[in-house]
Amino acid sequence: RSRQDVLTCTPWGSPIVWEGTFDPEILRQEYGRRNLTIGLTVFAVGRYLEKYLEQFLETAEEHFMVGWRVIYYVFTDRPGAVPRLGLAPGRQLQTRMVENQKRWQDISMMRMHWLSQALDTAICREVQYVFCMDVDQFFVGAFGLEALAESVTLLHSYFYRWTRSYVPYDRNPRSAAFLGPGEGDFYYHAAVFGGLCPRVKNLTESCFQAVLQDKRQGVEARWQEESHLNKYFWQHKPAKILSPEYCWDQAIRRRGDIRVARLVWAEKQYRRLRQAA
Ligand SMILES: CC(=O)N[C@H]1[C@@H](OP(=O)(O)OP(=O)(O)OC[C@H]2O[C@@H](n3ccc(=O)[nH]c3=O)[C@H](O)[C@@H]2O)O[C@H](CO)[C@H](O)[C@@H]1O
Ligand SMILES: [Mn+2]
Repeated sequence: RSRQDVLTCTPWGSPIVWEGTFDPEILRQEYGRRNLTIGLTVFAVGRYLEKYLEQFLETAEEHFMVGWRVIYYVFTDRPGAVPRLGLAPGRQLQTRMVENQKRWQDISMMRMHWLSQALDTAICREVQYVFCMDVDQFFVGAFGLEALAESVTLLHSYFYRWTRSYVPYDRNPRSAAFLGPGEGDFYYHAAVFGGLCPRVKNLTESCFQAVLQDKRQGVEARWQEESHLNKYFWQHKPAKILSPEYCWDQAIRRRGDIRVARLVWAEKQYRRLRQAA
C-alpha cells in the first residue's frame, strides 16, 4: 500500500510514515515475537502540569501503543501533583523529580540534559524504544508500532510544505545550531522524537552539549533545543520520519494529505502558563 500524493521516502532511503503506507496487522505479527517495552517521556513543570498532563496521559492510554507494554516517565517539579490514572495491564507510570527553571526557554532546553541523564541509567535498562514528547498535546488517533525505528523524528505541521530556504533554521553563525544555505533536509518539530534508547541518549546528549556551547558564547538558538535537533538530524540522518499526522495543529485548515490526525496540539496559553522570559 502506498501514497502517490506525498513524499514517502527520504533521499537517503528512510521511510516517511503516512496513513496508507503501513499495515498495522503485519506490524503486530512482526513485533509479536519480540519482548517489547516502549518508553514515553514527558515533562510537566510548573503550571504545565495542571493544564496539560492529565489529558495527555489519558489519551495516551487510548491511543499510544495500545496492547503493548509501556512505561510513562513523567518529569516534574511536583511529583505529588501527578494525576493517578488507572492504567491498562502492562503499562506503568514513573515520576522523576526535576527543578523548575526561571525561564521557559531553559525548561525546554534542559529537557535534553535531564533526558540524557535518565536514559543513561534506568530508562535504557527498562525499555528498548523511547519516545520523548511535549505535554501540550493529546492523542486522537492510533500512534502505534509503525512509528518505531532506530531514530525517529517528525515533520513540523507548519513547515512540511515549505521550500527549505524559508524554514526557521537557526541562521546565526555563532550558534552551534547554525545551518547555512543549502543545509538541512526538512524542518523537524521537537515535540516528538524517539528511537532506540542508545540513539536517543546520543541525540539528547549532543543537543545539550550544543546548548552549553551556545551559553558560553552568550547566544541562544532561534527555537532553542528544536534548532539543535534540526542540526543534529541534518548531521545524523533519522531512520524514520513521522508525517504531520503525528503532531497536527487543528487550527490549520483541512488538508487533503492529512487523512488522519493521531496527536494534536493543545491550546497554547503562553502568557498564563510560562515563566517570564
Ligand atoms: C510553534 C512554536 O512556538 N514552537 C516552539 C515552541 O514550542 P512550544 O510552544 O510547543 O513549547 P512549549 O511551551 O510546549 O514547551 C516545550 C515543553 O517543555 C515543557 N515545559 C515548558 C515550559 C514550562 O513552563 N513547563 C514545561 O513543562 C512542556 O513539556 C512543554 O510541552 O517553543 C519550543 C521551545 O524550545 C520550540 O522552540 C518550538 O519550536
Ligand atoms: Mn509544545
